[in-house]
Formats: sequence, structure tokens, C-alpha cells
Amino acid sequence: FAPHHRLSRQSILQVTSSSGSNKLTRPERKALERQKKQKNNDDASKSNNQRRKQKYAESKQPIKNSTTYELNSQAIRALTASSTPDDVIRAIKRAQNRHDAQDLATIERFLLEQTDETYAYGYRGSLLARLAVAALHMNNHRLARLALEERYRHHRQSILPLESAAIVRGLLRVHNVSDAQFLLDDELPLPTADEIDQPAVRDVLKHRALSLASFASRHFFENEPSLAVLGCRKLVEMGPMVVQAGMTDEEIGIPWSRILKGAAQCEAGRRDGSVQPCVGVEIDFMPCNLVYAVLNAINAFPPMNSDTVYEQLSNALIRRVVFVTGAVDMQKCPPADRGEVAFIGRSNVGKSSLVNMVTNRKSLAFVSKRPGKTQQFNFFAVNDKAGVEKEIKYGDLVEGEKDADSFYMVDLPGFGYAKVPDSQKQKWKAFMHLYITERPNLRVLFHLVDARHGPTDEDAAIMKQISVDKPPHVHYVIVLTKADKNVKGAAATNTGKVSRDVMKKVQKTMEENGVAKAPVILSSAQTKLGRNEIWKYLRRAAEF
Ligand SMILES: Nc1nc2c(ncn2[C@@H]2O[C@H](COP(=O)(O)OP(=O)(O)OP(=O)(O)O)[C@@H](O)[C@H]2O)c(=O)[nH]1
Ligand SMILES: [Mg+2]
Repeated sequence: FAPHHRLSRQSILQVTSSSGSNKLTRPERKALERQKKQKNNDDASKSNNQRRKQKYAESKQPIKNSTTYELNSQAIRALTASSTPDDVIRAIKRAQNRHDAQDLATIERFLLEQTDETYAYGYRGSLLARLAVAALHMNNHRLARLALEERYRHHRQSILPLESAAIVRGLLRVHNVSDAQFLLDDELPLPTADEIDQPAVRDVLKHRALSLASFASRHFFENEPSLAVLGCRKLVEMGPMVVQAGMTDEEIGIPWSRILKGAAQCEAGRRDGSVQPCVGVEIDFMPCNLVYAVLNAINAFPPMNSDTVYEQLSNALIRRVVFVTGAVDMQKCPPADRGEVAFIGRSNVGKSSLVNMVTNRKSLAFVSKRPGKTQQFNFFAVNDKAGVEKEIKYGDLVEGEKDADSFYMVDLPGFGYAKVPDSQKQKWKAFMHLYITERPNLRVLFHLVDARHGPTDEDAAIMKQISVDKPPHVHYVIVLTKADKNVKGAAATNTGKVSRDVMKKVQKTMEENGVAKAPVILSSAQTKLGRNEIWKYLRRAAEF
């Protein structure tokens, strides 16, 4: 709508308060819809011939006392008082598809002049919604506003979430963000805690989520990152309710892939300077990579298992990664100019495999069946200087800027490996102590523990050391690895688990060693379980 055509909050409230009380209630309405659907299904099963015969018979019925609204359409030649809602819908669709402004105006007159709220058992509200969507498509903002106001005035009780979502999409298409936002919160509101179990609420949640998804992806694709981030935040806010309502990812069907594509594209524009945060939208905090805003939403929603989505996530978050240096003491660590995460754990627990898994690289960190493979603190630079990654080598100084979401990942040598001489073990231990207490840019310390056996005595000792050494700015996270080995024939539906006994042991050891509050993530380098949880923490280093 042009600004002066806006549906102001006040005008909507005015028209709603005058709505009559003789409307059908939602259950009655639903029953009618079911009947109608059944009829449609029956119709669909009839042969074309039968249908044609029926149409012919219908056309012979006398038209009672009504104006005939002639259309250009060959299929629906005219609308009269005896036209069915299906006829009207078909006429609207055709007018929209052919951009037939004349027919749209005729349908407008038919719906707004010829019919009143009793037309088609109150189905008229849906027709008005459909008319508004078509009008928005054809940039007829006057008609869209009229249709929506009429819908509010007489059909507010029978508004369907599906229709509200279609109108929100239509409004977004014509950049009417304020009306889209208003409609979203007014017609697809967040349920209260005691409403969550009602079946009707699931439909509202679904269409609210889908509308917000459109909101986010549209603004990403249109290079308006602040609005898109706002949409993602609203998704984060409603995620727990969707989970509480027991809905699944398939049931809602959010197009995560599309949102991610938009976010990655918009982020690329932000990096090359062609995209600015949009003006006029107040947003207190912009993520260092817009894709993290989408990741937050994904993490707030019911779990999803789509390789494509995860692939997109890792490609967008970890665009480049290179081995920069192997350090054996604090002096050899690279400059602390960006955030850092480190992986510790006993030898062979799967540290190098985890680094490869989260970076979506096959052999970045050396993986070996033989324990003791990693012998130094290996630093990997993520999203470092663009375009020169091939030149970055051990000890070289390379020109260029690092990206805003750059960070280091450090793969530490495993402890507890018998074949390493004691003197070497003591050196590592001393280095580790200094590293944890003095590395200023360290943000997350992942402690990896085998999900089959739980913590060893050495794991317990590390926990104790960390509870003493860890500065407050370092997050300590326990990762249970190789969870796929606890399930027979790990598959997409069953990517890994941990036994109750091992979990008890983990918790007991954590409590005894002063790290009871640390988060525990279940993971598998094989099935990629836990990947998005781990990214949630990588973000803290990227956001440095
Ligand atoms: N099935 C399964 N095997 C894994 C997983 N993670 C690691 N492995 C295997 O465990 C072995 C050791 O993995 P690494 O990643 O080299 O372990 P590490 O902790 O880096 O070992 P060090 O470098 O010696 O400290 C390899 O044979 C991996 O293939 C997992 O999640 N699932
Ligand atoms: Mg290793």
C-alpha cells in the first residue's frame, strides 16, 4: 500500500468492533470446509465427461433475480448470485495469472456489491482474502485495502491461518513491511502457555513460522539484513512453543535452505561492501555473519535432518580454512587477533575428526587409527585472508584482511597416550595450563569424551584443572564423541546415542570436579550428529 493507504491499527480496530455476532463459529466453519473438501475430492474422481454434464445441468438453473457480472474469462464467463465460491476463486486466479485488471474490477464489484456476509456460508471471507492477494499481485493497493477491510469487518471470526500467511506474503512482495508485521502479530499471534495444546494453535504456529520464514528470506534476498535478522529473531522466539506443541520439522516445512541461501548471499554483499544495514530499522546487534542468525532459528526449532541444509550451513560459516602453524609453546602461537576455540581430550577420542566434521573438510586435521597422531598445538585459521589462502603457509607473513567472522580452531595433542615419553607429557601439561590461563582470545574449550565409555581418570583430572584454571571469558563444553558406535546401523533417523549409565557417570564426574554446569553435546563425526550445537559455540569465537 502507498503510505496513505495503510491499514492503520485504528482503522482495523474500528471495523472489527462492528463485526456481527451471527457468524459461523470456527468448528462450524471447519465442518463446512471438510464437507467442501470431500465434495472437491468426489468431483475430482468424476470423469471429465460427467463433470461437463453436471456443469451443463447447472448452467440451466434459472438465475434468480441477480445482476450478471460478465468476465473476459472463457472458463467462467460471468458471476451471478448462483456462482459458487469455487467459480469466484477460479475467476480471481485467472484474473491474477493473466493480469486482467478489468476482470479483477468486475470481481470486486460482484463481491463487494452483489454479495453480503451471508454469501456461501461465510466462505466470503476467504474469497476476500484471495481477492486481496490477487490485488496485491497486480499492484492494486486500493482494492487490496478494501477487500481486507471488508474481511475484517464481517469475517474476522472465520479467518484462516493459511489465508493470513498468503496475505502476509503478498504484502511483503509489495514491500509493505509495516502492514505485514501488523497482520502477522494480529492474525497469527503467539499462543499463551495454556493455549499451546489446542489443535487450532498448531495451524497458527505453522503459518506464523512460514510467514516469518518468508519475511526473513525475502529481506535477505533484497539485501535488507536488519529486517531479515528481525525475522530470524521472531523465529527464535517462537521456536520453543513449536517444540512444546510437539510439532515436527516436516509438519511445519520451513524452507531453511532458501533462507540460508539468502543469508549467505546477503552476507557476501556485506563483505564486499555492496550491502548496508537498512535504515530505519532498529536492531541492537548484527551478527558477524548473517548465517548465524539463521542458525539460531534452526536451533530453536524441532530437530531437522537435512544434509543439504547442513552442507549449506558449513559452507556459509566456514568458507575457507587453512593450517597456519603448529605450536609447542606459547611463543609459537599466532597473534591473538581473533577469537579461538580449542579441542582437548585423550588420544584417539576423535578431536581431529571433529575438527574435520565441523569444517566440512575430509582431511584438514590428520585422523589416524594409531593414537598419538597429533603432536603439537595445531592452529587452523577459519575465514582468513580472502583469495590468498593457498599462499598461507607455516611461518609466512601474508598480506590481506581477515573476514569479520574469522577465528582460530586449535587441535591439541591427546593426553593419556602411553608411548609418549613422560618428559613430553609434562611439557604438554605445562603448555596446556599456560594456554588455558593466558591465551587472551580463547573463547571455547571443547573437552571430548568417548560416548561409549564416559570419562577416564585423566578426563576427571582435566575437568578439575579446568575448574581451577578457566578464566570467566572461556566457555567450557563437554562433547561426547563417537555416539554412532552406540547404535546398530546408524542411519539418518538414528544418528547416535549415549547409554543412561555413561551419562550418569559423565554427570557424576562433572559434579565431583567442579564443572557440573558445563553443557554436554552428543556428537558423531560419522553421522555429523551435534554439528549445529557445536557451531553455536564456534560463533562465540567468530563474534570475538
Ligand atoms: N565411528 C566413529 N569413529 C570415529 C569418530 N570420531 C573419530 N573416529 C575414529 O577414531 C579414530 C581416532 O580419531 P582422531 O580424530 O584421529 O582422534 P584424535 O583425538 O585426534 O587422536 P590423537 O590425534 O591421537 O589425539 C579414527 O580411526 C577415527 O576414524 C566418530 O564420531 N565415529
Ligand atoms: Mg588428532
